[in-house]
Amino acid sequence: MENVTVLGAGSWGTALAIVLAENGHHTLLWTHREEQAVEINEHHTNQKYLPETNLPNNLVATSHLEKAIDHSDVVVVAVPTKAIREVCEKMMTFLNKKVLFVHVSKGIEPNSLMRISEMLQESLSADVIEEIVVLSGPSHAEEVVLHHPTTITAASKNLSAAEKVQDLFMNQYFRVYTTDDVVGVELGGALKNVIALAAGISDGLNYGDNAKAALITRGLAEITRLGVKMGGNPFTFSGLTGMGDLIVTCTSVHSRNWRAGNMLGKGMKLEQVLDQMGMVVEGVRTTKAAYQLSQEYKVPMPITTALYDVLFNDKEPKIAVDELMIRTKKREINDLQ
Ligand SMILES: NC(=O)C1=CN([C@@H]2O[C@H](COP(=O)(O)OP(=O)(O)OC[C@H]3O[C@@H](n4cnc5c(N)ncnc54)[C@H](OP(=O)(O)O)[C@@H]3O)[C@@H](O)[C@H]2O)C=CC1
Ligand SMILES: O=C(CO)COP(=O)(O)O
Repeated sequence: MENVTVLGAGSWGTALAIVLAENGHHTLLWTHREEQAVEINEHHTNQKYLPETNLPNNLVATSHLEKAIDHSDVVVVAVPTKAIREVCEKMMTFLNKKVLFVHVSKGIEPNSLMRISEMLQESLSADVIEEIVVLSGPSHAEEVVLHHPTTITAASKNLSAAEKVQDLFMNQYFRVYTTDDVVGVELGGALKNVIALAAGISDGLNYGDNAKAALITRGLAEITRLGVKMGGNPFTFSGLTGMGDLIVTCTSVHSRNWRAGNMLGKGMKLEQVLDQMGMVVEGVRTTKAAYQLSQEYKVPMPITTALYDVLFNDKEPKIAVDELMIRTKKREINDLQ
């Protein structure tokens, strides 16, 4: 059994820490809030993020980052994309060993246009990175903690690092595949949140199932177009971390991105929606990044562009949909290439 550290005690960090603890690993969960560490250690609950769940007794929490990192050579980074650099900067003040970093965040940084593994490489020194592995796929925390069957993919340029992560997490209800397509996996995981926001808007407008199927399918087309141009393997986008995660995020009531979109479609303003969510809605910042990437790579991404206008240029969702429908005529398959 291994020592493993998980950084970030939100829904996903806590659910993954539960998987690891249930697999018998000595798991230490770091939260930046002392009162949350006390709650987890004394009451074995995380009321804010997984209110219905009893945490295993062998799952220990700390609010002391240095102690958390000392505990282990395997560190799972499970904070939202916007917090990654801050947490890395804190770690760099004391890190003096090589660590296998597993990241599970689904975002792209606006302006720098970096994927998470690139952000980790930039904000951590090469001396402290043994390897970076991405763990991504259709996996809502709320279902993982119920032991509902879940499949996910560990991606690393170094397949033996991905296999190590596969062994750490895999169990009867949590099945882990491996791949070396880091670019495809990171892009699929981040960009599906953009389409899920759009699917939520469509449902908020009561546009029904035809419209949602169209958004999922044409959304996958534009994700794949950009992803392949950026170096991802085309097959990755029809796998778990592409189509799989796109389906779950566009259709599940657990999805924060879908729920946020749904409120926007019903007429709420973005700030109100984000206040009400109280949890990270990665797709908002990623829409900005995806729009910038579509310009930089000269890849048409009509759904992303429409959503960008709704979120950042105050366009009415209904008008954005009307404009998507009356674009110039296209051939379906040619347009996928
Ligand atoms: N939830 C899910 O089912 C899944 C989520 N993911 C991805 O995992 C990542 C994390 O998401 P999730 O756990 O759901 O998010 P949540 O909103 O549930 O939790 C975020 C956690 O990060 C903490 N946090 C925020 N900022 C900082 C900071 N600067 N320093 C330290 N901790 C911080 C929050 O603390 P505080 O409570 O103080 O705000 C909270 O504990 C996202 O990228 C998401 O896309 C991936 C797969 C599934
Ligand atoms: O990535 C996820 C499921 O695979 C979680 O999606 P949300 O952030 O929309 O809840």
